[in-house]
Amino acid sequence: MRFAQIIMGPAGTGKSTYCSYMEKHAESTKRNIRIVNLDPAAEKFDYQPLADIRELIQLDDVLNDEDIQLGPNGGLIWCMNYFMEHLESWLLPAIGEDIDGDYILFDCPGQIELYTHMDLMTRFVKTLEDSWGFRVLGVYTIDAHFLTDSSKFIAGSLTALSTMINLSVPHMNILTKMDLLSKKDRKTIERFLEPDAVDLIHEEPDSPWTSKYLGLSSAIAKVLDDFALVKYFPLDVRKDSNLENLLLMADLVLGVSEDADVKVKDHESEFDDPDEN
Ligand SMILES: Nc1nc2c(ncn2[C@@H]2O[C@H](COP(=O)(O)OP(=O)(O)OP(=O)(O)O)[C@@H](O)[C@H]2O)c(=O)[nH]1
Repeated sequence: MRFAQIIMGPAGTGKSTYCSYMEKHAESTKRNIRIVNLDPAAEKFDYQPLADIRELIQLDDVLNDEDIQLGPNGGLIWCMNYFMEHLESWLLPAIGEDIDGDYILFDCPGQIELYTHMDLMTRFVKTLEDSWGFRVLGVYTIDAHFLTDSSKFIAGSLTALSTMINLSVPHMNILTKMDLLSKKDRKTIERFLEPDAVDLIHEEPDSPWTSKYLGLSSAIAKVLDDFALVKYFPLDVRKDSNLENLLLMADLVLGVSEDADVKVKDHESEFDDPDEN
């Protein structure tokens, strides 16, 4: 059995940073986790990839091709379709076949339409699972700064939910850039880590807008509650214990180690450090 995390999320939310810190953390605990870059427009990242899509296709080459004539978004979709056509001929030889216990993070582009409603990544995941013997976890990154009030929380959660439904694999939401929040903002954000979305809607301050759309907002919030998706794992990359807990949680979901659950600590206590500002 091989294991994979598909790292998705809007542009700049910290997908590559997550991959890079996870790889380093795994190395320090004598685990071997490798990264595959799947962003054909990536300019730089802080890891040595096991495979890099830019060796197969680069966004700039597509944009400069007079026969193709696409803009940046269309060009990226074109690249990802090209990638899908070369899974067997390019990706499989690059990552190797039948490597038992292998663990790979796939660092994806930030165009969320790839996950929220197109079927490209869904087909990729199916190939990993059905043809190449992987167990797959979807990891969706959201910048903590975008989760500071109920409206942003609902909007962010809906894209995470679409991604989870579209890919149909186990799913974790990671709240990135926690280290950049003040202690006060961290406290504020705690109520969004594992909330009841309907309750959050009712806590919104009264305004003509909130009263007019209360019914609609509550119905959307109920969808999130019904899918039980509304749980966020905070990531402060400075904390090894925090990286370890996320890795153990992923292990648990992927079934990497049967006793992983006994090592997972309460993630909220990770942010309870009185010495921090
Ligand atoms: N302080 C801090 N900065 C972060 C963190 N995660 C990402 N960044 C910074 O945010 C910027 C974007 O991070 P990336 O990891 O490149 O984000 P990405 O989601 O891979 O970006 P795209 O590939 O463009 O979609 C970089 O300048 C990172 O250094 C974090 O947890 N803490």
